[in-house]
Amino acid sequence: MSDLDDLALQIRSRALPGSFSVIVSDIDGTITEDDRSLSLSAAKVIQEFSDKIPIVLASGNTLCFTRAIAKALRTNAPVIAENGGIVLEEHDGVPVINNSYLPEMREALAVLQEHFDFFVFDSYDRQTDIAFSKTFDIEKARHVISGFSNLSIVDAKYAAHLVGKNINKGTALKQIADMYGITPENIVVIGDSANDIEMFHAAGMSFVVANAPDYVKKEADIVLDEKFGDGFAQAVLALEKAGALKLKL
Ligand SMILES: O=C(O)COP(=O)(O)O
Ligand SMILES: [Mg+2]
Repeated sequence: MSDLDDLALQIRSRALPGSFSVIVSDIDGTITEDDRSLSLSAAKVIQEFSDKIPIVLASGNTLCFTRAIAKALRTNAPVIAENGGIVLEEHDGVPVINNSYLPEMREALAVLQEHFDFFVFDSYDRQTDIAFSKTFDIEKARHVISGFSNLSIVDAKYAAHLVGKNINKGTALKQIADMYGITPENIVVIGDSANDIEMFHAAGMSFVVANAPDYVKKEADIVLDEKFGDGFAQAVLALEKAGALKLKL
């Protein structure tokens, strides 16, 4: 039996036929390679499936980056950016932006800057979350800003992010479910890092690519054999094989 057949069997034992009508995928580490270049195997699968099922990209990246990737891949579906702080339902629509914690985040950032040396990424472009280089001990940083009870630091592998309470890819996934008039149980997700854990828990089924750290693997339903974009492609092809996707004719 091929790996794909084996995975399809695992999926079939957990999900009824046609269970999932939306796929939500992380970008970095899931549809990109280790060097952050776009995975050709993931891109091929997205182009093959995007007419048949919405593929929503959910990223810690900025809205313009996430939207550009979605546009270039022709997903023609909503996007989640800045770890759930921004949801864009239609490509040319108005984004829903939750920036309620930004003033506190700026204060916390100033405290971090007093203690550590790091770069702030895309500061001209970010609207709801603050991303910075992982050039210092994140555990120490968490301790330094522990007085900010509404904020936390999440390690998204390629960057660390200051994020607000209850703003994450999981809460954004619920917005996406409402938009489609489905429940989060009808959504299947694929990811690689700690900033994907809330969406793993919110979705009907979750896959983690093989390059993820063990503490992230533990939080997903199914750990893929393949890494990066090959893992993403493996998940989508096995879901199709298992009959678990509700595909448009
Ligand atoms: O912005 C990051 O640090 C990681 O982005 P991702 O959520 O697409 O993996
Ligand atoms: Mg990622």
